[in-house]
Amino acid sequence: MEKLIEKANILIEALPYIRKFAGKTIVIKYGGHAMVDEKLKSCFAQDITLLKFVGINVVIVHGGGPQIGEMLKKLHIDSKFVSGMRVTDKETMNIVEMVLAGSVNKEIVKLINKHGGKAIGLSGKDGNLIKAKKLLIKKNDKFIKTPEIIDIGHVGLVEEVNTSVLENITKNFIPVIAPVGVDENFETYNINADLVASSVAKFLKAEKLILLTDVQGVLDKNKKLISTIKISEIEELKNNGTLTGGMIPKIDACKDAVENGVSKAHIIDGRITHSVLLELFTDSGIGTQVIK
Ligand SMILES: Nc1ncnc2c1ncn2[C@@H]1O[C@H](COP(=O)(O)OP(=O)(O)O)[C@@H](O)[C@H]1O
Ligand SMILES: CC(=O)N[C@@H](CCC(=O)OP(=O)(O)O)C(=O)O
Repeated sequence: MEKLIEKANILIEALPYIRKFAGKTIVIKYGGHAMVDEKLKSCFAQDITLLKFVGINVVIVHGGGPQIGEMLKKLHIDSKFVSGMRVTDKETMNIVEMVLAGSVNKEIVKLINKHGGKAIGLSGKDGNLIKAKKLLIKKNDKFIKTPEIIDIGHVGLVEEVNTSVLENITKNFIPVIAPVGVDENFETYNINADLVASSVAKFLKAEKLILLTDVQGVLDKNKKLISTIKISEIEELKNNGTLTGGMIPKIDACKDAVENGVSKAHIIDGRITHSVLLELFTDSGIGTQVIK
């Protein structure tokens, strides 16, 4: 009997959080590196289904960097990154779209459906969901007066998110979004999934943005977890080399969301079983929170 009461107590502990988040929108980015283990994937799908059943409007944006990398390797196509973004020529764009909007998207949809959720897979092309614009990176070289512009191909930024599509879908379904967008000329763009997630959160005026990745959160130079980052501290963390590679678009995504009406953004460890529930339904949460 005691064990049963303990179970009831655990359920009741979640009550304040369920009350707080029911009816609110939470955008969760499921990173490619957090998608490697079958058990973890299944737990993630269970967490998402549970959130939906307790009345939270949950929206998933997924990545798939490692999965794209694997496919490009099989096809003997070289891939390189500039500022955490994959250089994407036309041929690479085709593969990126095939992997993201095809296999990766459908696998997440299948897993959620298997656990009783009702997921619908979309790319930014469906219902004109993501309007993109081409990304041009400025090369910061202090010896060059006019900054050089680097063109990395079909890499985009989000200009606009068609929220009405998502608002309709979330009434009954869980949208699962692949980070591919189109511009006004219907050119296709590969967009970093963290940036898509933050734009979706910002346009939907979401309560929270949660980014799942393969590290504890943001680590300092001694590899210790930084549990809270204020947006005013981000520039320094970039300049002193604490944040590098894939963490740069991630932190930029959090900053953009928090500056534009999302109350908190979190970078959490997707390698922990039920990490989403632990973040949402416990006092301390896990990982790094980014706040204003
Ligand atoms: N300060 C930092 N703290 C934690 N991770 C960092 C930091 N700076 C760079 N990284 C790197 O960022 C990676 C996460 O970004 P990324 O590989 O793009 O993940 P995902 O596929 O989940 O989006 C980590 O695995 C780590 O190698
Ligand atoms: C422009 C750019 O870099 N796009 C990413 C899109 C996938 C992604 O962001 O996946 P993760 O979240 O798993 O890293 C890429 O091609 O890898």
